[in-house]
Amino acid sequence: MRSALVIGTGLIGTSVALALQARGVQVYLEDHDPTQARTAAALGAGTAEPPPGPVDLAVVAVPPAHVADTLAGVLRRGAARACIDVASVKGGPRRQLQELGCDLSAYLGTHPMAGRERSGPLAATADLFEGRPWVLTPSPGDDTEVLNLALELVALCRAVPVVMDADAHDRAVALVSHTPQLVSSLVAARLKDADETAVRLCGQGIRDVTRIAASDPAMWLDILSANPGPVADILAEVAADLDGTVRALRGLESADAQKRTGGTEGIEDVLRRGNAGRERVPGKHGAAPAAYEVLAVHIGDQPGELARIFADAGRAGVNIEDVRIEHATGQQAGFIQLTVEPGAVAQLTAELRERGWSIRR
Ligand SMILES: NC(=O)c1ccc[n+]([C@@H]2O[C@H](COP(=O)([O-])OP(=O)(O)OC[C@H]3O[C@@H](n4cnc5c(N)ncnc54)[C@H](O)[C@@H]3O)[C@@H](O)[C@H]2O)c1
Ligand SMILES: O=C(O)C(=O)C[C@]1(C(=O)O)C=C[C@@H](O)C=C1
Repeated sequence: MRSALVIGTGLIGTSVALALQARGVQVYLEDHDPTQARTAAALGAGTAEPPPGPVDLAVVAVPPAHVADTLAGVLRRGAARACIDVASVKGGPRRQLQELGCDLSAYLGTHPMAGRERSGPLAATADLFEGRPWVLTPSPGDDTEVLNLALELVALCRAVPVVMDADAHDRAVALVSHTPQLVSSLVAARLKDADETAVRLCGQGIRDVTRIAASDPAMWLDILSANPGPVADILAEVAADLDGTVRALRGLESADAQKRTGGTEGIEDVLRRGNAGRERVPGKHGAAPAAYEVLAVHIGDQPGELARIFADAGRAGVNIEDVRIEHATGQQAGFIQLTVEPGAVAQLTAELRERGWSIRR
């Protein structure tokens, strides 16, 4: 692939453009808000000038409600040899394009399973898609060249291609993305009018559960409007679980020993099913979940601390598999949680202690 046109230079479009540009593809940037395209260009994602002729691949990265119209425009003006979208829902855009009477032979619906709770080009990163699944939803009779260009894009973004039927995709993301977004919002919504004395106690647990509650409501309204049935089906199952959990908790409050036993069993069942579900979440690069260990190191909230600890871990010859920062409430400090192979824990602990780091196990 030599050239690409990215339409919609927000978080996802600019991240794609940065990855392509870094791998030698000439990227043209277009957005209905020219400031967004200029910002993306200033970040090194390509040029905000229009392409001189048809590009190899057009990537439509606009909000779901505008995907079909934008794609129809690209297909009609013959702006590219192949055209994909990256919207979080897949059944709707294809059906809308059919209704618009478009020739879909140059089109393929895709969805990268990577994102952030922030929007716009300034939140974009070239490595956003590395190791993440990127769903492709080809239909029988699709042009192989279009599929190959989409696969090349996925490879250039260092993502992992997953081929799925569009409606099966929409049911799957209802479970793993759309319902979790709503559940996160519902938990965070309890904090809106909560007493300050309670909010002040927020620890890592609620931060983990509510990170995505900071997402853009307009974007999510679009996504959920395009997939309401499958999400409602799963949320109804969650609601039934919630009813059962409330009954179990009421049982635990009861003076009746039998009800308390029933309550204990009910709560234990929820927690154990949660453990079992969590164990199924794939690990790094889509591999089977790995058994890593976490080393929590006390770290000051000041310039250079992260660079220093990563350099010290590097000197110990230890690969950091994942990293998370636990910020202490009301202090200029916190804990950095370094996820490493179990066999590396002893060496990393010794090395870091020798260099003056304080470790919590
Ligand atoms: N945010 C995520 O985590 C995520 C992950 C995967 C896929 N997606 C999908 O990617 C797409 C873009 O999401 P985002 O998070 O980058 O949003 P964003 O708000 O960061 O960016 C969207 C951009 O599209 C532009 N735009 C809107 N309407 C347009 C139009 N008609 N023509 C041209 N430009 C237009 C906006 O000005 C904005 O710059 C959506 O379809 C979304 O479902 C999002
Ligand atoms: O990590 C996040 O912030 C996301 O919300 C990313 C996430 C997801 O649910 O995994 C959100 C919506 C997209 O369609 C794809 C990815």
